[in-house]
Amino acid sequence: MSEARLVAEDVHVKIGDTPILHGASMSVHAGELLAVVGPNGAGKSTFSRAVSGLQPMEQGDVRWSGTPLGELKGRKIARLRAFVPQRAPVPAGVTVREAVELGRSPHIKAFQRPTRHDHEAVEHALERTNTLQFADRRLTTLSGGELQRVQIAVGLAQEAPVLIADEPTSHLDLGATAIVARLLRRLADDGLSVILVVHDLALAAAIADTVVVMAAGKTAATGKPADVLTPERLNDVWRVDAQLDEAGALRVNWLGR
Ligand SMILES: Nc1ncnc2c1ncn2[C@@H]1O[C@H](COP(=O)(O)OP(=O)(O)OP(=O)(O)O)[C@@H](O)[C@H]1O
Repeated sequence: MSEARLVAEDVHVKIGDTPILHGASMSVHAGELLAVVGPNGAGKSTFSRAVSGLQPMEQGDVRWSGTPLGELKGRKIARLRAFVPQRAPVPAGVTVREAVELGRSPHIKAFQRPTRHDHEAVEHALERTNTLQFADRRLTTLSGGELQRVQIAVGLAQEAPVLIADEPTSHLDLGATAIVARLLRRLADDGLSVILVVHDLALAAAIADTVVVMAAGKTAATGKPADVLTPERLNDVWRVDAQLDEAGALRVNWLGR
């Protein structure tokens, strides 16, 4: 396999005096879609923010393409990973194209004009996310699904080899969820490394190469969806009677009868 673009080992995070993460690990390679799953409060967002350099760590070894996270400040880390947050701000008056142009800021020096390549990167990000059609509309006029694709476009314009998306489908209907899921899978197939924090286990099982299960601040398991999302683990971690069937669909005994 190619060299890992991200290796995070034994990450510990405290917020105030409260231990939030105590032993979380993951790695991602080129073209890999990795889903981070786990119950509410398991530490998925904190972990994705910590490896991204957005949340201080107590302890842990995080390397981006071999370089320790501590040596990657500002533009350097922004060129290695794009982070699409769960709730990105939606400033009034800003158009889709202007928002996506902001994704280029790690590449544009102060007082420098955007280059032809900067414009091309913005157009390419708009095309890949199928948002070019409303590029001149204001963010505030978009539906939830459209807005989520724009947030991914902002990340893509950054042209980082790893895209981390925290719950990009959490407020979307089934159709919009499928559009985002296919988009993320296509991006990984084209060589991007995608780390997706997600609650929907059926979705994770369908599109991810690798699933990382987090429980109570630790990574409890890592592997292929079918190997990791076993009935025993679904019961241990989520307390549900459920299983992935042979077609990869998640069957849940909702009423526990
Ligand atoms: N700023 C903070 N101050 C105190 N506790 C926090 C803070 N941020 C997160 N936590 C706690 O850390 C734990 C992990 O939170 P985190 O958001 O990482 O979990 P998660 O797995 O992403 O949860 P969810 O699926 O509900 O989004 C939770 O118990 C949360 O309350």
